[in-house]
Amino acid sequence: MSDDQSVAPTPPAVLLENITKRYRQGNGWSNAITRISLSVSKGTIQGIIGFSGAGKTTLLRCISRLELPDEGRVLIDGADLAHMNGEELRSARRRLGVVFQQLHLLRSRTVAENVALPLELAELAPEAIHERVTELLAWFGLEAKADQYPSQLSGGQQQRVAIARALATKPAVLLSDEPTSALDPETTASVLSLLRRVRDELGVTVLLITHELSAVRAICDRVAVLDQGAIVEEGPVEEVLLRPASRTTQRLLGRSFGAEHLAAHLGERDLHAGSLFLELQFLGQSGTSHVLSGLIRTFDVTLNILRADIGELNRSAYGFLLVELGGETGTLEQSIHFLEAHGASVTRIDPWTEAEANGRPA
Ligand SMILES: Nc1ncnc2c1ncn2[C@@H]1O[C@H](COP(=O)(O)OP(=O)(O)OP(=O)(O)O)[C@@H](O)[C@H]1O
Repeated sequence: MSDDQSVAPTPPAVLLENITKRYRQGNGWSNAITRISLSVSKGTIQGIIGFSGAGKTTLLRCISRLELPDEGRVLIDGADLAHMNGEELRSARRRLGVVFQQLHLLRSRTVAENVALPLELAELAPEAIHERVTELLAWFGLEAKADQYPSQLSGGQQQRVAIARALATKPAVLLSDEPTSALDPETTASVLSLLRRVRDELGVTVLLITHELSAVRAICDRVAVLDQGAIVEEGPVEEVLLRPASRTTQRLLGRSFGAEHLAAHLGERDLHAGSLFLELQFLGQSGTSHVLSGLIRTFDVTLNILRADIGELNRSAYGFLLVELGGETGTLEQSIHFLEAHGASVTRIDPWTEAEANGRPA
């Protein structure tokens, strides 16, 4: 076999090419989404995040072909559903499992019967349906609930049934709309880890549509930030959340601590002439609190933490802090070196001039 034999590239699991969708508004038209392009590789957990009204639902409806975009193409696993009809469309649609925010579980059907529904619609033989439903209920830990009705289940269990049903036809892609919005923190964590298992163990590509940053941070590999119907930022979660380039992402992160906000936050307080305001970000091994306690042990500085967000980012330790550091200019300079040497990414914020500059004090 020759070395230069080229292998045909596998198509992305989801490819959105310049999608625009307009709705009638009054006498005119208004764009709900505008020229959205996104390529999601197989096996990725892709987050799509945005505030209310950003266009998330419209995008979901276009991807799942509940709506046809006015412009652009949607390819699922290489197939363009827009030009398909009848059996061809039904069969292509089975490549995409969708869990809507409202779940749409049928109240008059048991858990097992709900999970069986897509298989009945696909006209599988009763034995094959029984076998697949049994397999799914076992995988999702729902065996004991097989004969119960949705109303007898908790929110987290209902979410699991909806995901199991969406995966009944073995789709390549799972589209999950706000899977955790009505759940308590513990149930949220279990639903998110279930979605991760779906990707890890079943190899399904997951598109997670949400307005909750914590969900993106917990399981997504990449994230697209949607604002006013357009993608304003897209990339690996670590990059986008640690170095947000757009105002929207900064607002989602609750970091509208531009200089302006910081000045408002500090109010009339008598500011130290020798104070520095720093945004610190840590990712990976470095324990944030260890680094900070090391800093005040090593240098003659005062540290005032104005804001802290410490947790996990896609299984890595992560910390974001806004701090006020007080001391002599030379010591502050050394302190920034110390923080950077211990893995912090440091951004200086100047609340007086409203100028933000990266790195050391001027
Ligand atoms: N059927 C429709 N007719 C007219 N306008 C619509 C329709 N659906 C959505 N829109 C408009 O499109 C824009 C995007 O709405 P969309 O529901 O997609 O946002 P969203 O991010 O899902 O918001 P939410 O999180 O509140 O559901 C909004 O301005 C909305 O008013």
